[in-house]
Amino acid sequence: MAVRIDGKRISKEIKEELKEEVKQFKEKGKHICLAVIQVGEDPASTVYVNNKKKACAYIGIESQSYELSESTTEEELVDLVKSLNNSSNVNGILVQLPLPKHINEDRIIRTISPEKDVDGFHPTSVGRLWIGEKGFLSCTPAGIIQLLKRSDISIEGKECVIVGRSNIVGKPMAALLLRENGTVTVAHSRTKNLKEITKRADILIVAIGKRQFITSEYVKDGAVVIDVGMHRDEEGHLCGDVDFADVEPKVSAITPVPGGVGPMTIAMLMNNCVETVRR
Ligand SMILES: Nc1nc(=O)c2c([nH]1)NC[C@@H]1CN(c3ccc(C(=O)N[C@@H](CCC(=O)O)C(=O)O)cc3)C=[N+]21
Repeated sequence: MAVRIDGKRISKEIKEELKEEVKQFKEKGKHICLAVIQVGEDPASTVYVNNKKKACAYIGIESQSYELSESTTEEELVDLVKSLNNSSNVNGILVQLPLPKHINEDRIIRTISPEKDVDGFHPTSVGRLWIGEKGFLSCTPAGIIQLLKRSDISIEGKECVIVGRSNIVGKPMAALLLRENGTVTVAHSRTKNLKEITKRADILIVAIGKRQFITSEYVKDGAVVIDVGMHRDEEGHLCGDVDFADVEPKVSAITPVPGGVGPMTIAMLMNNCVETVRR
C-alpha cells in the first residue's frame, strides 16, 4: 500500500513554524504585509484569494486586498503595482492569475519589483533560480520539494520525470529538482512515447492539466507520484491529473487531490512573505 503524502498536514506544520517566526519578528518591531490584487470576479480566483488572506491572518501577516473590476485597464494595473513597489508598508505583491484577456500578464509580472515578487514569477526570480542565487521560489514547485523532504523521500540521484513545461510549474520544478541533484527529464504535449519515459521515473511529477490522464500503465512499481492537477469530476468532486485509485496500489507514495500539492502552494507563498523580512 502506498503512503499518502499528506499535504494538508505538512502545510500546517510549515504554517506553525512560520507563525512562530513571525511572532519573533513582531517582537523586534518587524511587520509583514502582503498586497493581494484580484482583477475581475472569477469565483475560483475569489476562493484562492480568500484562502491566501486567511493563511496570512493565521500566521500573523497583514494582508491588503485590491479587488479591481474586470474593466480595469493595463495602465491602471501597472500604476497600482508601481505604487505598491514604492510603498514601504508592503513587503510582498501577489497579482492573482489569470488576468482578463485585455491585460498583458507578462508586462504585469515584470512590473512587480523582484524584491517583492512572492510568487517567484518575475524573470529576475526565474534567472536567480536557474543559476542557484538566492531569490523567491515559485510556490508550487517549492511546495513539492518540501513535501518530498518532509516525507523523507530523497531526490539525489533519482530519475525525476516532470510531465508539463509551464512557466509556473514544469520549468521551475525542473530547476529545483536539478538543484537537489535529481536527474531530470521534462516531458510535454509533443513528447513521443510518453509512457516509456514516465515509466522510468522514480519520482513522477504530473502537471498536464488533463483529468485523470495518468493511469497505472504510466508508472513504475514503487515510484513516487506527485499530482499537480486540479479538476472537478462529473459529481463536482476535486480530482487531479492522476487516476488515483488506479495508480495508488502500484506506487510507494502518492499525493491526493485535494489535500496534496494545493495547500503547499499557499504555505510556500507564506514562506516567501516571511522571506522578505529574513533578508
Ligand atoms: N499569482 C498567482 N499565484 C498563485 O499561486 C496562483 C494563481 N495566481 N492563480 C491560481 C493558482 C492556483 N493556486 C492554488 C492554490 C491553492 C490551492 C489549494 O489549496 N487547493 C486545495 C483545495 C482547494 C479547494 O477546495 O478548492 C487542495 O488541493 O487541497 C489550489 C490552487 C494558486 N495559484
